[in-house]
Amino acid sequence: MPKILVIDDDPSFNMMLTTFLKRNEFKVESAHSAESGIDHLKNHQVDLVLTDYKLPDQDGISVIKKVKESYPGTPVILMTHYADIRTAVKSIQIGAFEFVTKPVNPDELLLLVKRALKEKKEPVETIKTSQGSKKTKHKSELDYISGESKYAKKVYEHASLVGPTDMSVLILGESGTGKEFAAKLIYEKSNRKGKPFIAVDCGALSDELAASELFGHVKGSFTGALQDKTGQFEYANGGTLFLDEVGNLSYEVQVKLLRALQEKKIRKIGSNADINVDVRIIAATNDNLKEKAENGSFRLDLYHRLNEFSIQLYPLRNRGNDLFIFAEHFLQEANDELGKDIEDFTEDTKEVFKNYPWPGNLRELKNVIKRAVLLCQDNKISPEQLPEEIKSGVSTLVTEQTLPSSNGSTENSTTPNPKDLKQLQETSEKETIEKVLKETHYNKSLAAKILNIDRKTLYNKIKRYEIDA
Ligand SMILES: Nc1ncnc2c1ncn2[C@@H]1O[C@H](COP(=O)(O)OP(=O)(O)OP(=O)(O)O)[C@@H](O)[C@H]1O
Repeated sequence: MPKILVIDDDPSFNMMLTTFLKRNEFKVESAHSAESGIDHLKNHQVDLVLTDYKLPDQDGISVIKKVKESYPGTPVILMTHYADIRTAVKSIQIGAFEFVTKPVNPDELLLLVKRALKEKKEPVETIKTSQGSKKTKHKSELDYISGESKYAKKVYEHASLVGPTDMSVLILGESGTGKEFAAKLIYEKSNRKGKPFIAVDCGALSDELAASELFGHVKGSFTGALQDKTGQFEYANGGTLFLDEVGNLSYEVQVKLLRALQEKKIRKIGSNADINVDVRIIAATNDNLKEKAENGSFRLDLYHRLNEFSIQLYPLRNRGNDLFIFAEHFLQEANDELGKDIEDFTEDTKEVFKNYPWPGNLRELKNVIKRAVLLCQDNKISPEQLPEEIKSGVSTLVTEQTLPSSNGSTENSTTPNPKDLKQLQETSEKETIEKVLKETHYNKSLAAKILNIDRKTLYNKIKRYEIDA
């Protein structure tokens, strides 16, 4: 049973929250000041910390700092009455998982707690193909679907060719096109199979934490580095390190990464000793990294070092019939997971699928199908079980292409219409995203947290609204 520490000096709120969480099958400990909370952590293993911002001795920001320095794997959620953007930005910058504003909505908090605990378990995934547990073994048996399009065949062929070499590979593709899956395929085809496969989401690491996460640190190297930390490079020694969203790394970390790749040596923060590492790097990005390297916002030498071989993944909307091969696969996966036995999709559903542009690619398709399987009471999935935006994806296309205006001509869909709720909503969404991006100095991970959407959704929206980010 996961253990949560609640730090809040308001006794009745603390008790109410504790009771609520206990009723939802969590083990809960409570503390009423920052100091007693931190003391508690010294002697008790805790899976998640929920802390108030305004505490009698210190504020929630210093609690987050202390937890992140000493127990970096423990997620912290900040609860605050003071929903000003600076506190939110600060809390996320120093590593809070999320912040919530008081009064807290119990259902929302519960979802957040579950998400934090889930991500805590899976921030970094290690595949062991040796005699692992069933779960570990299953993960190593990559259920990779190739597809039939010429793009899909090329990706599979290239992954199979580059796999057994030790070349660095850069995987390019929109969000959700299967970059991590392709990285695992390369790993499975390599001589390093059976050694660690470590995935690090560089987009989720703050600048301060990235170097320590990748290379480790020694005790005392910065305020609050209370114990030595092993970095992911060392954990991946002998195996493969997958750096997702590599374009997000700061210049300083890029320098260290380049050294690690060229000299096969790393140095923990605060240490003078080199550690020899033998790590194969597979990196991925949905940025235009080449352009970033050419205009100086990503180191050109590092770009070339990462890009010894590149694999381009194509958007689902360009992959023709692959869409249905994946739909079939995700249907079976969802059936297994949810204990259902849905046989197929109706023809109408297939038509909707065909017409929707799938900006979130395979991930979006997988989620849509899982939801539909859950809702479906029949033996075939019909359009009623699909979210509105998927269905309206079709109607938008129809409107753009065929709706006649009052004078009989085909109306230009980009003409603003003050009565078009969808258009108004989109304009306001675009403006909010632009504002938050500006406020966070275009830190997309942070902006996504503040906007309460995941990073991938933010990337999709930036692309869709053509926001300069
Ligand atoms: N070839 C494949 N066969 C089966 N399932 C796949 C394949 N590729 C991707 N998927 C599924 O699609 C989902 C998205 O894949 P993945 O996480 O690899 O995408 P990504 O491009 O790395 O996404 P992001 O850019 O958001 O990091 C995963 O849940 C995975 O299960």
